[in-house]
Amino acid sequence: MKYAIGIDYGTGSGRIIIVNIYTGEVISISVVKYKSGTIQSSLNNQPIPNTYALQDATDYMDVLIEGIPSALKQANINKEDIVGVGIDFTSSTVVIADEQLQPLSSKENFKNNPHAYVKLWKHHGASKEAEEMYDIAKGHNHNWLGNYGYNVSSEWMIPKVLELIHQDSEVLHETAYIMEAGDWIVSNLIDENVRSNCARGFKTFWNEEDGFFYDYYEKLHPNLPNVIKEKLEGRLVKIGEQAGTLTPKMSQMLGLPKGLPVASAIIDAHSALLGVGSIQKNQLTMVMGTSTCHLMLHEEQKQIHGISGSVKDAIVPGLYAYEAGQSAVGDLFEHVVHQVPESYEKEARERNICIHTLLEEKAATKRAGETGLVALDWHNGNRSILSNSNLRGLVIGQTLHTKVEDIYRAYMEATAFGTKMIAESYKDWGMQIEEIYACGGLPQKNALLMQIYADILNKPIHVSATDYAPAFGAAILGAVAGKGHETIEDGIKHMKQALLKTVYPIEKNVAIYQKLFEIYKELHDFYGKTRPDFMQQLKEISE
Ligand SMILES: Nc1ncnc2c1ncn2[C@@H]1O[C@H](COP(=O)(O)OP(=O)(O)O)[C@@H](O)[C@H]1O
Ligand SMILES: O=C(CO)[C@@H](O)[C@@H](O)COP(=O)(O)O
Repeated sequence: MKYAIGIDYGTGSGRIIIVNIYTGEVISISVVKYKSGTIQSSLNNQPIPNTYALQDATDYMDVLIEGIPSALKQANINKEDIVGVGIDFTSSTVVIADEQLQPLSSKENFKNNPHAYVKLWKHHGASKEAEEMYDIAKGHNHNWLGNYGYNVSSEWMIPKVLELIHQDSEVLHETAYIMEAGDWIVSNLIDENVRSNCARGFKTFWNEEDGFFYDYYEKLHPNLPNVIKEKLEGRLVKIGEQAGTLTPKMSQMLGLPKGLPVASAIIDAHSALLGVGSIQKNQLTMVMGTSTCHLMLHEEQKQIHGISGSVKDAIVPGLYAYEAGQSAVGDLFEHVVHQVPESYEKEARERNICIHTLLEEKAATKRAGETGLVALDWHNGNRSILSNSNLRGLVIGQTLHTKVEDIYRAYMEATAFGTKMIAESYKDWGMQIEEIYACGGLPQKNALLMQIYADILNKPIHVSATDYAPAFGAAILGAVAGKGHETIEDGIKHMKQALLKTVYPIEKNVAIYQKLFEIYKELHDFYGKTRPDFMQQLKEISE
């Protein structure tokens, strides 16, 4: 029997699975929550801007140190039968490290410095840098901005590097490596500075043909080209390739075979397509968790307004991977969970169910449209199709009878309307959507959510049976890196996970939601295009 390990680093935790590479059977699962979670509002009791979202990279190492021995113990297999390990990570989640790959935040003199910590993918401290980059990119003689959906997101790598250059020269001076967190994990495992084409292509202004866009970087800041050359370069390893092998120190620390092959890191949402097996063009895959990513594959590169980017070979060699997204989905539902009355908490405790399930149950008692609400799901900005992290949420139609579950339902509907906007942009630019898949940690947990998506998108939604689609994708890459399978396609054939169900649209709901979508689009265009300054002003007044 042969096995592979997949390690999925999400926003709140790391998930480790050991998988039979011939059957896709999960032998064991280990989940390790990040001890410091996401550091927001304050760091060690010192206030930090509300736009900051930081993490502590030592938590990522704990996932390996605690999670792998636990998964091996549960699996009770001969570890010599493990052929390889793959890692997927949220992105662009940026680690600041020294020559020994130690995170600067772990050093005594930097432990209270926010710029020494990981800038999580949803960190919006670099919005001014992103705006400046967009203005310069618009005027630059190039055509690559179209490959990024004609936008620059503050969630990407280069705005976060510029923020560091602008804000903290001392941290920058002590920094040897600025890395995607997935690359940082792989580089630690093999003790070499390697960089994956996946995150590099989507989150940094780079493509394999031209390399880094140094002529553009020079216009942004005189120091930026050198910072890129000195701190972001590294041996490129493409998706499907082996990055290297486990060092003796790591194999001893983790209890894994010496010289175990390690795959190049992949972005978490992109890895999910491998775990689900949705790698045909005309398939839209929604990877739904804290955020949602909307991914497609195509043999051509099209410049599609409002998506986050398109990169060749980023998921399946030979195909362009396309990504769009929404920065707050599970996070938005969690936001309501924290606002329920004590009576709801009491009821959930007594029934031993989570608040999400209680809210879903209460929200499901109403028919489509009965709340009388329409919301904008922009509580953490709008990633696609407006790419504006200064935008804010909105609910219209509230009355004195509006309940918290009505708001919960309105947000579920709003995230579906936002997905419809993305799907329409894909279709407007030549990407036909014939099938829709849903995976990630959300779809299996909330039946009402998936029915709302089927009704609003007016398409059947194929729901993956596993909560761990990204981890399965990482395991497939680990199996390929370790020659357990010759190609990614072979790995998918043997290891992809089954579907749980297909959710079909309900005709009467489709008609009601089409009316509500017209209102959503009016609100979207007014607050997102005609007067985005309203929400910008509210943000500035609040700071
Ligand atoms: N039953 C549920 N309904 C709606 N959202 C949920 C439910 N259970 C958990 N969530 C949300 O799912 C998100 C976690 O998604 P998951 O995919 O597990 O993690 P990650 O985003 O770290 O990969 C959290 O934001 C949480 O609020
Ligand atoms: O931005 C990307 C992918 O490009 C994701 O890593 C990011 O949205 C976070 O994903 P999760 O919601 O934590 O799974």
